[in-house]
Amino acid sequence: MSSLTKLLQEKRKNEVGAAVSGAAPVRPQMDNSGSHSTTTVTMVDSSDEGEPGSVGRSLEAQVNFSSSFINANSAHTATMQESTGSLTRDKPAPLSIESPHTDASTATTTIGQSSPQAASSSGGGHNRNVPSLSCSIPYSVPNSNNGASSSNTGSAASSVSSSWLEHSGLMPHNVSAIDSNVISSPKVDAVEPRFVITKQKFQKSSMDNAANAAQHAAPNSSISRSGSISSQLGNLFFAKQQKDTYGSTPGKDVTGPSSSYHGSSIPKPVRARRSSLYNGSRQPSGSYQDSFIGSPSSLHENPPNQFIPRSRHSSIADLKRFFKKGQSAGMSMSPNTPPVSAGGNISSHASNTSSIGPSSHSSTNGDTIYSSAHSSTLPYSKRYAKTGESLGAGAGGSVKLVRRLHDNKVFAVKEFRTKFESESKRDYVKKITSEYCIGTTLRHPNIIETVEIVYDNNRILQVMEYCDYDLFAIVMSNKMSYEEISCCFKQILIGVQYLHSMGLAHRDLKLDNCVINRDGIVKLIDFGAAAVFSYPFSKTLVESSGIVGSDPYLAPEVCIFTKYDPRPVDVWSAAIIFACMILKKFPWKIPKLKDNSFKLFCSGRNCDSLSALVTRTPEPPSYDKATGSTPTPETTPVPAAQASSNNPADPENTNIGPQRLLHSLPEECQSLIGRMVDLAPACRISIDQIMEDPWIQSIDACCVVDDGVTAKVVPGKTHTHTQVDQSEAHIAGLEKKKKKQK
Ligand SMILES: Nc1ncnc2c1ncn2[C@@H]1O[C@H](COP(=O)(O)OP(=O)(O)OP(=O)(O)O)[C@@H](O)[C@H]1O
Repeated sequence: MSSLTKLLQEKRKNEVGAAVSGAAPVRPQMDNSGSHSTTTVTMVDSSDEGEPGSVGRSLEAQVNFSSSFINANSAHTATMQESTGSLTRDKPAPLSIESPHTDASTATTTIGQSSPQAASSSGGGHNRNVPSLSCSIPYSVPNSNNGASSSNTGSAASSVSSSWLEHSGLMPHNVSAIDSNVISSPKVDAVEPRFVITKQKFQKSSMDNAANAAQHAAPNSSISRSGSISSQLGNLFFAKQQKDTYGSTPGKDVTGPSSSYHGSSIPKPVRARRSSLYNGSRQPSGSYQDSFIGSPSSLHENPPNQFIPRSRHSSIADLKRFFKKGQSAGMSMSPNTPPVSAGGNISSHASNTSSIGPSSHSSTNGDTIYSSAHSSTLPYSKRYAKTGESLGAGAGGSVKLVRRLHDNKVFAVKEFRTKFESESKRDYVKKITSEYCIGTTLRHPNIIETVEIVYDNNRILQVMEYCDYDLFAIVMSNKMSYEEISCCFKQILIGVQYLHSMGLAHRDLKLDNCVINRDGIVKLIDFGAAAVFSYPFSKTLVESSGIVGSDPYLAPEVCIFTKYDPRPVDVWSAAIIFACMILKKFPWKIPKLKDNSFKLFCSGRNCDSLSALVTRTPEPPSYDKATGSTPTPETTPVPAAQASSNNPADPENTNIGPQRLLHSLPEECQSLIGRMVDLAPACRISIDQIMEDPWIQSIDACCVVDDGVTAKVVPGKTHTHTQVDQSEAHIAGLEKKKKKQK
């Protein structure tokens, strides 16, 4: 047992006092004041103790987060084991992952053909104040060749060819089986007019940006379509185009390679590849990193489907030049922020950047690449002081605390990691560019704000607003009330809804990637794995590819298919976050059948094949109308052929099927969470539908009200937010403490 676990146990002993009861479902209970409630917690998979693949056991052994949770809840385990009796008795017949088709080659085609257009899942009215670019794209059936992913026509066969479908009857060897080499880029038959860059278009774009900049006083006012991430990527591209196509700015470096992009061409979508940096120990092959206290590290691949200009000169210097071009073209990188002022660093350096490169003085002395505020002429090192405190580190870099000298305000600074030797320069630049674009584009109270991006001493630094706590640390404190959990969950969902409305999916939602400030406002961080799924004015879904994310939060389709719609993936991960907050443990280690907990969750559905479950498509709308009910995993009928299954549904048995997870959650949220963890992504509830759910609407969440001039926090009335000591408020602090105690 880790010392951290011991510590938490001790803490818990002090705090909890009486042991919580056994297998009964968790119910929120009002305390005396009537304003706060406590939540009792039940083990989901206590019956797995001792079984291979058991989440409880494996997490106990390998994941500190869960081991503490499991230990903290061990009393329930015993109770539950007794009350449920023999574990083997409840065990269903093994679930296979057979292809619905006996021949793999035909399976590919048939699945594509037989997957009807995912119809109504994202429909419905959207009375939201953010424009929805994506709501009209129905959730897609992975690898289907349907209209939703028409741009990918022709790619489905190759997508599936190396998937588990070939291994009829076998477990999905997802890591090795999904050979990213066969993933084909979306086929582009003709250049859409929106990609054709004319001088007029560019000038209009510049003017639009200037107009947007002028309106920056209302950062959270309605977000125009041109403010979408994709549009911003386009702006960057425009900026680059401008430079390359129309000649260099006078006085600027002209040594860069001449453009390979011409007005009529579009940047070729970068072929999805598993970045070498994440290949090794971070593969989701079941191995957890003992050394990492947090949730398993992300498996970031470069967002494969972003139309980021392919860098032909991929060094840091060139990246910088790339950024500078955008600025030198007089374009703000963000629609709601002003271009760096004339007195700002960019301009001041722009005048003497005849040699831009890591070795040049001007480029290594705190250049501001982007700033959301009026920039100072002083270099970064003269404006910020290091505090030495580390907040966390991961695949993308390390995050530290700094203090702004002129007002003593504290910020979090992410220093992007340097390029790994094994990593191609292109991959590296792509990753940084992606985070940069996203960081400078998104504006929402539930998304971390990027204050500036600086190039300093050959490092790229992202200065962000600082939030006092990681949600992970707060959950670890074991002090969260049910209302507080619900508030955090709703805020996460609002953040996700905003992202999706911008045509962007996060793809690495987890507790560690949610931070929370002292006012109880939750913010999503770490866009290193984010992917664009929709471009402005396009109803074409851009599928994502690659195993990206963190094992316990991964949606099953990510481990199964080479291409998938990233929106339902975010929805799934958000549900796992909620389950973790309630249960204080992961429901399973990884969503693969080799994980017994996940296997039991997939069982009891009148179906013997995971492939049939995952490729299920929504019932025709008339079904819902006729029954007047909302389909849930339990109520969704299975094909007649599956009626005589070895895994019959048994709603009474809380050890198998969706109820395995759901019965441990408060009753009011079971239906929604069930729809969020629908095994079939095409049937999974969309974020817009989630926001219309009565339970979600009833949650009293803290929020920020922005009248265009000032932003005011409106706290929830039913709860307060847990605050923990700063020494254990962040992942780095927890790690440090753990090491000290060893
Ligand atoms: N703005 C912030 N305020 C407070 N803490 C932060 C902030 N940004 C990051 N952190 C802390 O730093 C940690 C690492 O940040 P981030 O996830 O961006 O890095 P990463 O290298 O991409 O990590 P990962 O491997 O999980 O993807 C976070 O888990 C969080 O603890």
